[in-house]
Amino acid sequence: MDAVLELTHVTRTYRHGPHAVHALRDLDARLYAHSLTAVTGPSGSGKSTLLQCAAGLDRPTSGTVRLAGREISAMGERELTRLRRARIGFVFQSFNLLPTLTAQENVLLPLRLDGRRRDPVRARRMLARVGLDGRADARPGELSGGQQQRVAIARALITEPDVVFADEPTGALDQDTAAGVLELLREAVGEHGATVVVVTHDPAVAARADRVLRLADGRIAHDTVGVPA
Ligand SMILES: Nc1ncnc2c1ncn2[C@@H]1O[C@H](COP(=O)(O)OP(=O)(O)OP(=O)(O)O)[C@@H](O)[C@H]1O
Repeated sequence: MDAVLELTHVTRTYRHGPHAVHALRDLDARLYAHSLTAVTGPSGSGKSTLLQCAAGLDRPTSGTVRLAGREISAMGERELTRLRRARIGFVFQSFNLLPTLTAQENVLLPLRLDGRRRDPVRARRMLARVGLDGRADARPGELSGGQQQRVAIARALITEPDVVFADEPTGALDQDTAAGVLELLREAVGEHGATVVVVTHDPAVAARADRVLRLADGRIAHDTVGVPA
C-alpha cells in the first residue's frame, strides 16, 4: 500500500542567533489511508512542528514531505495553498471558526475558498452528521465549545480531504464531549478512508488511535500499532 503521507529524513531547525533548536531530527514516517494516528510526547518534543511540516504550513530545513504522492516540501506557495484547500482538513484546539459567520457558512468556507459550489444542502447534511441539525444558523458565540468543535469538524470534512490534521482537538473539551469529537474523527476514517493525524496530550485519544507515534526530542521514540477499543 502506498503511504498517503511520507516524511523522509525530515529535520527542522530553528535558529536563534548563534543557537539552534532542533525541533525535528532526521524523522521518517509513513502514514496510510484508513487510519487514525495519534502523535504524543512531552511538551517541546516536536509534535506541532511535525504537524506543521506534514501539512505544508512549515517547511523542513532538510528532508522531504510527500502528500498523496506529491512532494509538498518542494512546492511553491500558490500550489501548496491549492493542494491544502483541496486535500487537507484542519481541526484546532481553539476551533478557529469565523465569529461573524453562521455554522453553515463556516462549514461552507473551504468550498468557497477552493472555488467549488457552495451547496447548503450538503452543509446541512454535514452538520446533521455531527449532531447539529437545527443549529445551522447559529453563530459560534451561541454554541458551546463541544458544538463549536463539531462545526469545525464538519468544516474540515466537507471537502472529503485525504488527510485531516487535528492539533489538540479535544484540549478545550470535557471528557464526554471529547469522546464524541474523537468518534467523529474515527468516522472520517471509517467512511471516507481518510488519513487522520491527531496531535494530543490526551491518553484517551491515544487509546482510540490505530497507531501512536510518541516523539521525544524531535525523533520518534515509539511507534505503536494500537487496537482501538
Ligand atoms: N517558531 C519557532 N521558533 C523557534 N523555535 C520554535 C518554533 N516553534 C517551535 N520551536 C521550538 O521547537 C521545539 C519543538 O516545538 P513544538 O511546538 O513542535 O513542540 P510540541 O511537542 O508541539 O510542544 P507542546 O506540547 O508544548 O505544544 C521546541 O523547543 C520549541 O521551542
